[in-house]
Amino acid sequence: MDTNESKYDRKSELKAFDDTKSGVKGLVDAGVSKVPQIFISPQDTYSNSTTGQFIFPVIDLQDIDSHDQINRKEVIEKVRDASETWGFFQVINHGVPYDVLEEMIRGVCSFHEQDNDIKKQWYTREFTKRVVYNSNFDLYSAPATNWRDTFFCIMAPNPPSPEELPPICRDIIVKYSEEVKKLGRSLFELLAEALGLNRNYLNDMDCDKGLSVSCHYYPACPEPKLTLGASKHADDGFLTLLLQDHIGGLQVLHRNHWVDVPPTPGALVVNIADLLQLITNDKFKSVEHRVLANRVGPRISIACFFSTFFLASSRLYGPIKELLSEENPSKYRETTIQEYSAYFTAKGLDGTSALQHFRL
Ligand SMILES: O=C(O)CCC(=O)C(=O)O
Ligand SMILES: [Fe+2]
Repeated sequence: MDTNESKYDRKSELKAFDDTKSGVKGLVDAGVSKVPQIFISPQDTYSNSTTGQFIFPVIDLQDIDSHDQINRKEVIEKVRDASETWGFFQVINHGVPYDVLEEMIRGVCSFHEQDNDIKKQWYTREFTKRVVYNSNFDLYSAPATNWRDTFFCIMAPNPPSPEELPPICRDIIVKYSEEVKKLGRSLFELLAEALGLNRNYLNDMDCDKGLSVSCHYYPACPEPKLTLGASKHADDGFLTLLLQDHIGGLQVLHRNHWVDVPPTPGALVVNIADLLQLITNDKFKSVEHRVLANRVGPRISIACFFSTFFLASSRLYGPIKELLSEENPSKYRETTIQEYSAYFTAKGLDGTSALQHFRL
């Protein structure tokens, strides 16, 4: 049992925080100088890597579609290596225009910084809603509350009608999502080839079909050592594409060390998520990561998740048959995306992997 539980009524504090409908930003605006107890997070046992100990992979996607197939083969090899060893890589020259990235970061910042009475109209915990603003999707289940607020929307298939999106960032969210869909498609092609499958294999499995967008706002924190912007977790879905601003704080767990994912202007971070680890029978790794809280802020990041967890479908996903052999038998039972995601969401970011539940 959490030793803090006896000292304070966590549940009613969570409820009081939720009832403000103004998130962590509301606390900071009100001038809190100490991190309230609900946010206090236990320390983990991994150490930070020292500078230069590991080199975070960066992959240049320039010319992957040119006639020069040698370049594409080299890129595929880098994608394979990074997906097997890090579960994470950064892409540059990915085709999403720089001004679209910048405008998306600005748009998300202005959503969170607009008048609270306007912003509140999107505040909800109803999981059936496709456009949602709140703080901590797992507020009532996670062991520690994270120092961040999030605006979330489902953009594919069947995007919301423009009127459902907040006017302040409507156009750029639509534009950015279109770019991410395109890039996602070509990343799944590279990933399929990196698995030795035909180029369309993962897209034909509908890996690229669903897209949801989480627009995070991490306010400056008065006591950053006591809490986290995001607790250690691996991602739900097949693949995540992350845009982060210049502040930094994202770290990936690599060989038992926390390694900083450097904020590189114009780059996008790609990471393998749980369902891709499951269908590749552990060849590609869905790796744990976290976000540190920071004395400076706000930090803005936008995580785009490829998954169709919001669509009812009985389609079963298990390890891809072509990847299995007598020496490499299936490690997972088949599951629907909905079953997987319901388990992930109910568990919350508690530091453990949801994949274990589906292991044979
Ligand atoms: O904000 C970040 O850098 C990471 C966010 C993240 O890990 C997530 O939304 O799953
Ligand atoms: Fe994540």
